[in-house]
Amino acid sequence: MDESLKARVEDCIELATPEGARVWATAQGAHVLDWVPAAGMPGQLFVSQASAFGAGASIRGGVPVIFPQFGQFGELPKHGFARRSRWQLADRQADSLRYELRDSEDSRAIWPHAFVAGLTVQLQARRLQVSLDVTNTGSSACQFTAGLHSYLRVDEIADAALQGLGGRAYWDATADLAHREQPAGDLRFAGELDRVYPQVTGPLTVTEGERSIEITARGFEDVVVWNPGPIKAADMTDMEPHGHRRMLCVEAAQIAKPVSLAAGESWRGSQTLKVW
Ligand SMILES: O=P(O)(O)OC[C@H]1O[C@@H](O)[C@H](O)[C@@H](O)[C@@H]1O
Repeated sequence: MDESLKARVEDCIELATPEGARVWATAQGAHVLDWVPAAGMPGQLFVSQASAFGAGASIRGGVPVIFPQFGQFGELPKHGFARRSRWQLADRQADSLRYELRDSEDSRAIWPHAFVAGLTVQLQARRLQVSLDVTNTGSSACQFTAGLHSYLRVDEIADAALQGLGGRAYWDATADLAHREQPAGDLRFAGELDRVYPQVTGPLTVTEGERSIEITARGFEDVVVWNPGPIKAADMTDMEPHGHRRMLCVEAAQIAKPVSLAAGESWRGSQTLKVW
């Protein structure tokens, strides 16, 4: 991870494996900041140089945790409150860590439910798994949508392709969620793209030249693919100049069918990134 960015993150934790895989995370948002799959490889996640990192900030890059509302699918602030909240470090091992977030007066003021959420990071050689679990600790049912909003680093978005979504139905978030179908073949990027693909099974792969990264999800049924394109990116105060060219969000999400938890029930979803 870029040293100048690391220096701006107050409580940056680094995990490392003997093979030289490394991951960095912070309790602000239970946020994974960057991931190096093996010694000598570059970081695989994008973090904007213009991002804020302090208390209350939503970090522009890495893996924002989206809970208990994805985007504007509901009345809560966009993408919920988890990404702006300070989580507690609950466990730390050589190759894994876990943050937890519990309901508070502030959270209950906008989402009246008791919960414990956990964000677990597991690092292996060439593989990173990020998992979100939620337990309803209250006495009545709750419903939520959620996601792991991963910003994958690319060198040039115009050279990147996403495989695995050809022929699938999607909701176009740049056109009032119009229902459309993607043609067969790879997805390529030229300008703004913002899509929800409901019910995706099977792995996705982002390729760019010789590089490829495989993305699989468990528990999360939907996938969101997002790049703001040059015009929206220029309007984002926390996006570095031309930052949209260096990122592609492939997000594991649960949107189309919100999760319903009876009192005491739990749910878990994970996203795994893998390189060769
Ligand atoms: O700027 P934010 O709140 O981090 O959201 C970023 C993007 O997140 C994506 O998940 C959404 O599909 C986009 O519509 C949204 O613009």
